[in-house]
Amino acid sequence: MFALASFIRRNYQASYPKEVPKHGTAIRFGLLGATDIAPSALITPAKTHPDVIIAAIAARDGKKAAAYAKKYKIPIVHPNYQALLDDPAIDAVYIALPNAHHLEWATKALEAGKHVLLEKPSVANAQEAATLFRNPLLSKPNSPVLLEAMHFRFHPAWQKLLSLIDQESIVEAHSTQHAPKGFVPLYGNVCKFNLAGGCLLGLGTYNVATLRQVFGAEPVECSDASCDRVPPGNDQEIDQAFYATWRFTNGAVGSIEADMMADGGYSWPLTSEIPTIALPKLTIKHRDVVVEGDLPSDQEHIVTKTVTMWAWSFPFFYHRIDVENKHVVRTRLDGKTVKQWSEIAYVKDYAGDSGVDSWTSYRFQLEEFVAKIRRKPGTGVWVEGEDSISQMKMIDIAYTKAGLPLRSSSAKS
Ligand SMILES: NC(=O)C1=CN([C@@H]2O[C@H](COP(=O)(O)OP(=O)(O)OC[C@H]3O[C@@H](n4cnc5c(N)ncnc54)[C@H](OP(=O)(O)O)[C@@H]3O)[C@@H](O)[C@H]2O)C=CC1
Ligand SMILES: O=C1OC[C@@H](O)[C@H](O)[C@H]1O
Repeated sequence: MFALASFIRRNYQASYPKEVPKHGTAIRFGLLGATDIAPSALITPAKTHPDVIIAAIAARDGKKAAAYAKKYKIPIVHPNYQALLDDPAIDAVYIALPNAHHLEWATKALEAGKHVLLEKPSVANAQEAATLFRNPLLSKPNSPVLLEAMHFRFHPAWQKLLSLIDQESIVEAHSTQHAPKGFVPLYGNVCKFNLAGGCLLGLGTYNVATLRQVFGAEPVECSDASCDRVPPGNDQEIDQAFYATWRFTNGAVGSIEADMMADGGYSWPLTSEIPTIALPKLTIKHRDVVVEGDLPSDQEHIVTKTVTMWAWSFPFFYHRIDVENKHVVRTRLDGKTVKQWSEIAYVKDYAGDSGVDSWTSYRFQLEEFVAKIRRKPGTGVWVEGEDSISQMKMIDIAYTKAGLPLRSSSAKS
C-alpha cells in the first residue's frame, strides 16, 4: 500500500514538478524542432533547475513553432534552426531531430559556440561519431559541452546496479526491451532509412549501452546478429526488432533483444497481434565461486550470483534490482547436489545523493549537463565523446553482421 502511494506520488511530482525561481544568469536553452520528446526530456526537467531557462524554439514550420511556444511558455520563436543558433542570447541547444540530422545540426551548433544536448543515438554511424566528437572545436579552451543524451545512465538506480556487480566475474549479460506494437508508428521517422531509422539505432542503442557499461569494456566481435524487418511495403533496410550477441574480452558474452513493435507472446486465447507489455530486463550472471567452509572433504560449496534489473530504461517510473546468490553444496567427485538454497535481496534507488526521489533520468542528466557547463564536479557520471564513438562502433558491427546497411546522414528525405 505504501509502495503504491509512493509510486503515484513520485510519478505525479515527476510530471507536475513545482517550478523553482531562476538565477539571473541561468543557462538559456533553445530547442531545435517542436519535438514530441522535448517536454519529457528537457522542458519539464528544466522547471526544477534554477540554472536553466527554456528560452527559444525554432521549427521548420513557423506556425507549429508558435503554437508550441505558446503551449510551453517559451518566450522566443525563431524562424528557422540557423536563426536560433545565430541568437547570441542562447547558450545551449537541445537536438531531438531525426538521427540523420544530428551530425549536421550538432556541428552547426558547436560552430555557433552553443553547448549541445544531443539525443541518442548521437549520429548515424561510427565514422560520423568520430567526425562529431573529435571536432577540433571541442578541444579548444572553453570549448562548448557536447553530450549524447543516454539518459538512463544518469539515474541513481543505474549507478546502484553498477555498484552491485563484479565486472571482472561476469560471464553473461542479456538486455531486453520491448516497445508495445502501436507505440512506434510505421509512418514515423524511426522507420525511414534515409533518416537513419531502425530499431537497433533508435531503441536498441540503450541495450547496447547497458552491455558496454556492465562489462566496462568494448566487444571483441559481434558473433551473431539478426533482425525482423518492418512489413513489406515499408523500407526493407529497417529492423523492427534486433537480436545480437557480442563477445567481450575474457570470453564473456553479452546479448540484446530489442523490439520496437512487440506483439504476441501470450497464450491462447489472446492472439499474436496483441501488443506485448513487458518490462525492460537486464540479467547479469557471474561466474561460480567456490566458498571455503566447514564441509566434509568430499563436498564443495558453490555460490553463483545473478543480478537482474527490471525497467532499467525508465527507472524513474519504477525499477527493481534483484541480487540473487544461489548456493549449492555438491559432491566433488560426481557433482551431485547435496543441498541448495537461494538468498535474494531487492534493491532500489530513486534519489541517490540528490535527496529527491521524483527526478526522472532526464532531470538527473540535466543536472550533470549544467554542472559540466559550469565546470562544477557533479556526480562524475558522464558520457565522454570517445564513449559515444565506441557505442556507434558496437552498433555498426551488429548491423553489418545482420546483413543490413549502415545508416548515414548523407541521404536526406
Ligand atoms: N530520449 C528519449 O526518450 C527519446 C529520444 N528520441 C530521439 O529523438 C530524436 C527524434 O525522434 P523522432 O521520434 O524521430 O522525432 P520526430 O519524428 O518527432 O522528429 C523530431 C523533429 O524533427 C523534425 N523533423 C521531422 N521530420 C523531419 C524530416 N523529414 N526532415 C527533417 N526534420 C524533420 C521535426 O522538427 P520541426 O518541429 O522543426 O518540424 C520534428 O519535430 C531521435 O534521435 C530519437 O532517437 C525519441 C524519442 C524518445
Ligand atoms: O528513446 C526512445 O525511448 C522510447 C522509445 O520507444 C523510442 O523509440 C526511443 O527513441
